Amino acid sequence: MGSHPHTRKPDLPTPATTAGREGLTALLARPERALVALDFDGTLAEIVPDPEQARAHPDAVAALAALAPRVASVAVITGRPAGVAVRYGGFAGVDGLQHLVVLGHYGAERWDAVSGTVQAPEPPPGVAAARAELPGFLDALGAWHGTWIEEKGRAVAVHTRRADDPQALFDTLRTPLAELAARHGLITEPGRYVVELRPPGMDKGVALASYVREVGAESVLYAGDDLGDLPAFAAVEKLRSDGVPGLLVCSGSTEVPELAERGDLVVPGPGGVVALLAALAAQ
Ligand SMILES: O=P(O)(O)OC[C@H]1O[C@H](O[C@H]2O[C@H](CO)[C@@H](O)[C@H](O)[C@H]2O)[C@H](O)[C@@H](O)[C@@H]1O
Repeated sequence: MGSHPHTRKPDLPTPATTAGREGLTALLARPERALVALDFDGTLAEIVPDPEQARAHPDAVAALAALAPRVASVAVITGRPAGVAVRYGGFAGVDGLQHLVVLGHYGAERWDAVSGTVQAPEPPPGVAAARAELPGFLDALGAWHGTWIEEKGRAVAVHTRRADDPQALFDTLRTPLAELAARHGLITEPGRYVVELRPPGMDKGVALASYVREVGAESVLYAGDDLGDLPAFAAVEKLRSDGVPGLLVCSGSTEVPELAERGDLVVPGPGGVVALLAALAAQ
């Protein structure tokens, strides 16, 4: 018997790995025990030249709102300050997202939809000191032209996407910025044509593993696109080795091939991630 065209569920893609297929099966078998965690830039939002213009994919909020009531929890885990991700994502006050959690600054900050507030520790003094040095530092390297400094509160980021040769400038800056960060008790977080100087002690893997425990999730889906998502990928791999099934989704791009190599499922950018979320909700 053929299904009616208006009731046919969208097809779910098949993960390329056995572990990924087990993760998806577990999620579909007991969605009410599953955690769905997602990165923001490059995963829920298309990459754009100006970081201040990044916004969630037009269908992202609807897909998340359809899925969230059917699973244990949906969380966004991002390098952005939590409040910025909430604003750029349009996540506040959405029917269906009453329990959304946004873990910002790689898990150092937390916004939850229930309270509508951000919990954020004070930035360590090294951030302001490194920020103050940056203009002269970049000038001395001949790298002032083409870079853009993003003020992030708990961190400061140097972007090269708008340079004539973003990759060359990124490569030039990476080591000197790591030295500058170290002098101020900070670490660097390299990303898509960006080097961030931020406090140590937290990453998306720590944030994800801790949130899995908090929720008591029995399966987890994590989707990301960038190097900063690799610790979360590693956390899912560790959970799998501990018996918690997981599915790793790579929001594919030509800029970060490392993620595609580690993902169970590679989808075509934020549009593909949103289609996957919608298909999961429809199941
Ligand atoms: O953890 P994420 O949510 O992926 O955030 C990582 C960084 O994303 C932002 O930069 C990236 O997106 C920009 C807007 O599309 C793009 O212009 C830039 O080249 C990308 O690197 C953000 O600006 C950073 O603060 C985040 O740490």
